[in-house]
Amino acid sequence: MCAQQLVLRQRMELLRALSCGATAEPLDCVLDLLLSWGVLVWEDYQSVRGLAKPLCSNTRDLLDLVYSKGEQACSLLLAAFNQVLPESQKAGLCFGKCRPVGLNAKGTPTTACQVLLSDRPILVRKLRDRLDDTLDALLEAGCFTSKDCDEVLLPVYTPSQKVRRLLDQVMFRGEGAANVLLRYLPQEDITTPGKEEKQLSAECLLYQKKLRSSVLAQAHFLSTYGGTGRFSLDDIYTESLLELLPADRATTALGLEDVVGLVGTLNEEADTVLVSGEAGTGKSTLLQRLHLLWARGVLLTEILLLFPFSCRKLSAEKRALSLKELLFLHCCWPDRGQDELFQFILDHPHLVLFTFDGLDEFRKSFTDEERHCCPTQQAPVPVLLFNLLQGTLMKGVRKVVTSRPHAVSPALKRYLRKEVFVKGFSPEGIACFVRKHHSDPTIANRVVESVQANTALLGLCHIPVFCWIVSKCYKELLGCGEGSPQTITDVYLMVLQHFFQRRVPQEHQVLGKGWLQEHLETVVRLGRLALEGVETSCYVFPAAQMQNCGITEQDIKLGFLIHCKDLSDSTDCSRYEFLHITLQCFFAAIHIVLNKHGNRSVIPKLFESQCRPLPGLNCMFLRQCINHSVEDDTNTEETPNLQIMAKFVSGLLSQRHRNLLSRSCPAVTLEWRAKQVLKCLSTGMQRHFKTIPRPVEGEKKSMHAMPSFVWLIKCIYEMQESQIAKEAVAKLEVEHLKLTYCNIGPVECTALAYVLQHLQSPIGLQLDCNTVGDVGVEQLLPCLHVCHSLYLRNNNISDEGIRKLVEKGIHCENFKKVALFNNKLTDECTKHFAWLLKSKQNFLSIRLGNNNITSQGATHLAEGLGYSQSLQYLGLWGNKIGDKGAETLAEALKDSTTLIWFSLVDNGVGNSGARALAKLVRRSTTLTELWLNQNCISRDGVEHLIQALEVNSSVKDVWLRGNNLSPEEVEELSLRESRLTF
Ligand SMILES: Nc1ncnc2c1ncn2[C@@H]1O[C@H](COP(=O)(O)OP(=O)(O)OP(=O)(O)O)[C@@H](O)[C@H]1O
Repeated sequence: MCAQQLVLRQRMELLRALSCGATAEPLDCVLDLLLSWGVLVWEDYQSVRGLAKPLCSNTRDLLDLVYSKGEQACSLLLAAFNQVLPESQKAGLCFGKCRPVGLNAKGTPTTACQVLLSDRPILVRKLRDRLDDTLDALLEAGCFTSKDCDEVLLPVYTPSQKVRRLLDQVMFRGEGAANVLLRYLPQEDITTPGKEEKQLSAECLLYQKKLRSSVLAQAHFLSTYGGTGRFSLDDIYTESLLELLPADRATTALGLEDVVGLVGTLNEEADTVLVSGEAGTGKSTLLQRLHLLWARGVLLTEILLLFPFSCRKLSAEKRALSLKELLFLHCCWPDRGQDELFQFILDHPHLVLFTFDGLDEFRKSFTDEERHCCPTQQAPVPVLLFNLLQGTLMKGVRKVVTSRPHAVSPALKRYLRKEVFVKGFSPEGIACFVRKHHSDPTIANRVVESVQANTALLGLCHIPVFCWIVSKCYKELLGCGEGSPQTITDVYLMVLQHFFQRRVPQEHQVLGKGWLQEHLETVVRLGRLALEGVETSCYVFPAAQMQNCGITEQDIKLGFLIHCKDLSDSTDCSRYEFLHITLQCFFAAIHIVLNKHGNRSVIPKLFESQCRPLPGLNCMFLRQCINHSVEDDTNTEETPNLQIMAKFVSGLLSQRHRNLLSRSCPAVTLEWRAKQVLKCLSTGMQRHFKTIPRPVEGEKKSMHAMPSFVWLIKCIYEMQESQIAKEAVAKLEVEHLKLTYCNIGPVECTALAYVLQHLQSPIGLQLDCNTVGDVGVEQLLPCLHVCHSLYLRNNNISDEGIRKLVEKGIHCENFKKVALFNNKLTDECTKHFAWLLKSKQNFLSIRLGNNNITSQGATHLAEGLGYSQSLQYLGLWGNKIGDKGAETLAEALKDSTTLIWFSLVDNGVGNSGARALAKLVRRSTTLTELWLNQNCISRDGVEHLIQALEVNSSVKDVWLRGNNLSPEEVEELSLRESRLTF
């Protein structure tokens, strides 16, 4: 069907897609692209967007206008929709085949205003972070007045809308203003496509084409689908949650384009962006998506050449290479004009992007000790890689590197431009992924329901690799009823069973109870290969190594191993890798557990190396397990894969899997190994407890968990024996357990609650700055009865999480304090807190700072406050309570005989709010601190507070910094009342 027909047929859907949300952002993004591709001219844009019309009539005008411009315009319109709409909105829409590749129908821009149009999408992105500075530059040049600036900065606009207003104003002012704006921007930030393309010689263009097509071919399928061709990345890709590190509340939803974009830049001098995330959270897949979209010319359009590298493959490169050889040998060989091409790359670093996937899989740890800056001189690959990342070699080329967090050393952090953390799927993302995976909606619904019914599994499915396994093994999942997976070992045993099941002749249908025993030889062979790989940080296996481990054709056919993907010739048939590295760890763990001739000290050493990483202690000890010589070229860092392996070892040796395994290994051996694991876990925990310092007088006894604490807890969880969990914390005597910045997500919450619920006496559990989310909150509920305080600042929690927390919390006698600063809470959550305050007369502290609570929320909260006879601390800093809300709260609290501390900092409170609060001060006999900084209280409000303080003796401090008072007023008022702090 032609594009014009597609636009016509899908008019309703297209209209809805741009007008259904509350925001005009999607429409504006489509307009930006159409302007930049020359489909719309400036006048068209004004006629569509200029007048204040409802969103749907703007969109209708756009559809009419483009339709009238003919086939090419319509096909670009569809391409723009395809680029702008989120995956969830694309279902059912057809976008035709047009792929705009850096095109501008009008050719090279010749004026500054034309550049503003052709570069509009990039400018919108880039100027978002430097809006204030840009306005200053325009102000200074006399192109803008301060009134113009204020209009651009009106708070009703989103940052992108502000930039668009700025660009529109500059366009109105003409060439002069446009030139100032472009002069102000660093040159590499603006791509003037005509200019770059003119510089690209025929050789370069040919090479770009070849590179694009090989990247496209390689990025088309996901390797976990084993090249079955069942799903292309387009079919299955589901957006994961991304976060800037350190977390930045101002930046909410981060998109793929922001990975390389300016947002979140910490170090302007550095060129390397780190994408970090735990195993299987989707780092490689995200990079693959980036590659695919670049190759199609829909993302990173300013990048002319993108060179993707796999650290796994680079590890295998033993030759010394020059940079030129590295690029051309490992990515794409130029058929001609190599020198000219390489010179172009050297001359235009800002048009080039290198990506390095899986730095944690690189055999050497990052170091900045050896300098190498000559692009033509040969050097060992680690030297090239580390110097590229530092920017010593090819400064200015942008680099994106993915890695698990533990493998990122402080030395590397110094060279990072920014860090983006991949958190995995949201709950909606899980459902979306499952639906993409199953074309039959009935099956998809059953899988989604069964995942949602099992909260432990739901927690696991936030990690895409588990979500993939669960979707793939849906028959096993749906068939296991009550016994559905709880642990990651359960999930991986399920995948094992699934792959063997595929080999069972149809007439037998299901595997017997002894399925593992039946396939033992295969499992042992694969296990040996896997373990050899882990011990040498080797994840790609040449034929010789496979032969050495006795891997047969039949073993390969099972599907756990796949051909290695290679950029230069899409598959390399001589080398294999496991479907996913976590599967390799699983096989390695099986080998350790089942190996009849294994060395007795392997398990203690495996755990010891993770509990107490000592310099020089690495995975070499594993060699004793398989006992043969390997090249001495290992990653000497402690590797997170060992931790994953140890978790599987714990899970496999748990009582619940004993029956399955005892058919393949003598029961006494399993028993003995399980005891070894238990001993290691118990010693590991004791060692942590020993690190707890004695409390200083007046302070609580608290423990800040070391990174391996969470891992130990997860190993205990894998064992699924409550007695073990009980014993593990029997001797833990702390009042406060601190687990801030520990990457605690839903999976970790499940394990923590499983163990901590057995604590003898209540603790304060501090989980600030993690990724707990609503599902994590639900996972924590089993241990809520032993928490007197729960600190969940900065954890992406919404009202729904609070509903569940409160529902359980009102029945927990010990639970008395909650801190939820910086989450996603709205007025809705205050209804739940009101209920908590009504139902629980020993609740002491609620802190809800930096959320989205308005005067409406204050009204709900007030209902509960009126009943509370216990609340001492109420923190609402950084919300939008306003005067009305302050009045309501003050009224509700006026009879409180328990309130000690109250904060309404930065809440838009003015004089009438202050007057109401003064009444509260007048009556209260318990309040000691009132925090009112950063509001808009002026002299009149303060007078009321002073008068109230005259009759109050309990209040020690009223904080009033940053209000509407002149320095003279501040001086005078502080002399009158010393308890006021300005
Ligand atoms: N965004 C996504 N959409 C669809 N599937 C995904 C996505 N992310 C990950 N997956 C699935 O999870 C699997 C594992 O993801 P991936 O290999 O990208 O994780 P990773 O973070 O790179 O893992 P590791 O650190 O262990 O190498 C993928 O092969 C794919 O099946």
